Amino acid sequence: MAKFKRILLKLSGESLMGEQRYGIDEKRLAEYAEQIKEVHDMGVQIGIVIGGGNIFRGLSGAGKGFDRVKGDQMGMCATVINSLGLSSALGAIGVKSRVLTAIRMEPIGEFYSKWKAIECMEAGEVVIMSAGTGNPYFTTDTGSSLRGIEIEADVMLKGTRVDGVYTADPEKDPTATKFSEITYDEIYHKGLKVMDLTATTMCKENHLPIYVFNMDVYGNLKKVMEGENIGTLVHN
Ligand SMILES: Nc1ncnc2c1ncn2[C@@H]1O[C@H](COP(=O)(O)OP(=O)(O)O)[C@@H](O)[C@H]1O
Ligand SMILES: O=c1ccn([C@@H]2O[C@H](COP(=O)(O)OP(=O)(O)O)[C@@H](O)[C@H]2O)c(=O)[nH]1
Repeated sequence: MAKFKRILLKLSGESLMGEQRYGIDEKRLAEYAEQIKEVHDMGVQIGIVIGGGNIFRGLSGAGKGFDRVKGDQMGMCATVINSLGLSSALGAIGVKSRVLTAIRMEPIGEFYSKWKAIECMEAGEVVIMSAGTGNPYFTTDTGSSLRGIEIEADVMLKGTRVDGVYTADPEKDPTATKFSEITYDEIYHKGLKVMDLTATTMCKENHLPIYVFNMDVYGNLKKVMEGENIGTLVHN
């Protein structure tokens, strides 16, 4: 039995680069698709939000002279590209999926609505909700918390490249230690940067637990669904 019935899985755009410095690494994409198939086969309803940092980030674009709003729109388009890539990789291994977009762009994807997303998940399709929130000045972490709350997910799984929330950024501070669980307030008070605060606050206010884990280790998504504590649970 899977630990959760319906999940919102946030995948990092940046992780999709794999060993590359830009764009999509097909091997990493295929591994993500295989991991998703494993939990889909367990009967879990799956909603996915993917980032776009492997292609474009509005904030770094603004640092190079891009208009911030246009830069963010480029970032949102990047999430659509990644979503189409994942949908294609899922299709290649026999998993039906549907790309919904927060900005109208048929026929690339259908315009997002909560009802459409739930209907598709209940019919057994993996639903990929692209273009973040559809608005500039937000991130896909916030898009994930928003969609997770809307689709009434049991948990938001933040699949990233570290295995949980640490006392400091583990990629920079080797002495950082990992929390097995932590409250939303502690993240705020300790100034921990694993997820942006808008996303964390939305989850807190709407009682959506977050589970941070390393998605780049093959098999980890299934372990989470089997109840193995390999990451950090963020809750009230
Ligand atoms: N306290 C912390 N605990 C864990 N990770 C942290 C922390 N502070 C910063 N990070 C960094 O946050 C990154 C994950 O956040 P983010 O950049 O949003 O990733 P993603 O691209 O997966 O969405 C990790 O790769 C890690 O280096
Ligand atoms: O609701 C949203 C979601 C994303 N973005 C833009 O899309 C980029 C890519 O998303 P993100 O940086 O969250 O991706 P990740 O860190 O997961 O690769 C962001 O930098 C923003 O520029 C946005 O403007 N609004």
